[in-house]
Amino acid sequence: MSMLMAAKSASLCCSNPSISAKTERNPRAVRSAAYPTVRMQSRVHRLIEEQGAVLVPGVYDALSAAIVQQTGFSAALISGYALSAVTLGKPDFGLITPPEMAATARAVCAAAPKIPIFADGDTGGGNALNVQRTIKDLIAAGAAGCFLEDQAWPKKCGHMRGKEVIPAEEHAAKIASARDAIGDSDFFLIARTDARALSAKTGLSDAIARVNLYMEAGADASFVEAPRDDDELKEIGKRTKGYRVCNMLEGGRTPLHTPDELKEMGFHLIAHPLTSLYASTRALVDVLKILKEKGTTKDHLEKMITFEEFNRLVDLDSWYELENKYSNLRNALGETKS
Ligand SMILES: C[C@@](O)(CC(=O)O)C(=O)O
Ligand SMILES: [Mg+2]
Repeated sequence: MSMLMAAKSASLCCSNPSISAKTERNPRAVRSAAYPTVRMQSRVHRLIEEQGAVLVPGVYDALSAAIVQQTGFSAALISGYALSAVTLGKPDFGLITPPEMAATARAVCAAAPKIPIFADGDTGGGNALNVQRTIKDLIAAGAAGCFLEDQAWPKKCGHMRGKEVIPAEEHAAKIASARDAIGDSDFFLIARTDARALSAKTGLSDAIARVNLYMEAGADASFVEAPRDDDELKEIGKRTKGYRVCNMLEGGRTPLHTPDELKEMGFHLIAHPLTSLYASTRALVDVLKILKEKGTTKDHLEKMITFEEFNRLVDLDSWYELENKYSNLRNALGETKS
């Protein structure tokens, strides 16, 4: 039985009347039978409702996440591109695995506990079954949501050439499977398509049709990767369902805009996945060049954070307080013993 036929028969035996009505109207719908009609509002839903458009910088480890939180952002995303760069020193070419992303999510969520953290789920690690493990691992790590994209494995960064996508129905089934894995958890599911890149002529309309199908399958938001100009951004804002993600990747295919401009075009989550990575890499390249050339940094200290600033960033004082607390306790216990 084809995926589409299976989806049709699943919709026919669906016990929820409002879901059945919807799927009968749209025979391509592949919404899972376990997908409730009224879903719990997640942290991310509430944030979007409060702010209209949420600016979401990329992070790649605990320190970058702590800096994003301390700077006052209200959400962050763990970029797969950046994780591949900092973990392996390699490009975003499908080299990072879901367990590596989940382990990073655990460290990032612990370092920035006050803000919701999105993880880059890439393709979900395989088929609809692999997706369930990936989603459950991210939820257990404390992530507030993730992207799941329809690229064929091994995937590439959405702004690189040479991408391929899996059939739309197959990805829709993966989205339905992710929704089942989420259950009642506070987790926001973003369905991404990379289909825009596949055809100059029909790429945009194919991408729009794909994300609309993924929304029917149970995603909370859609993400058309790498639109090429403002007309395409506006078209996506008008013709796609639900909340929308816009990816502001410096040097990528999409023109850069402010959150207000993108809100006006219909977007709700404004990702800046590589700003932190590119900025820290720029800083490293520049200061290490100086150190190599001059053998010292003594005339270039302004290129670095100071010892005091850094210690404040990692809250060194609180560690001295803890150290004191337990050494005082140890001393007090020693005194009562003698
Ligand atoms: C957002 C992204 O997936 C990059 C991309 O493919 O556009 C990331 O990994 O940061
Ligand atoms: Mg990615």
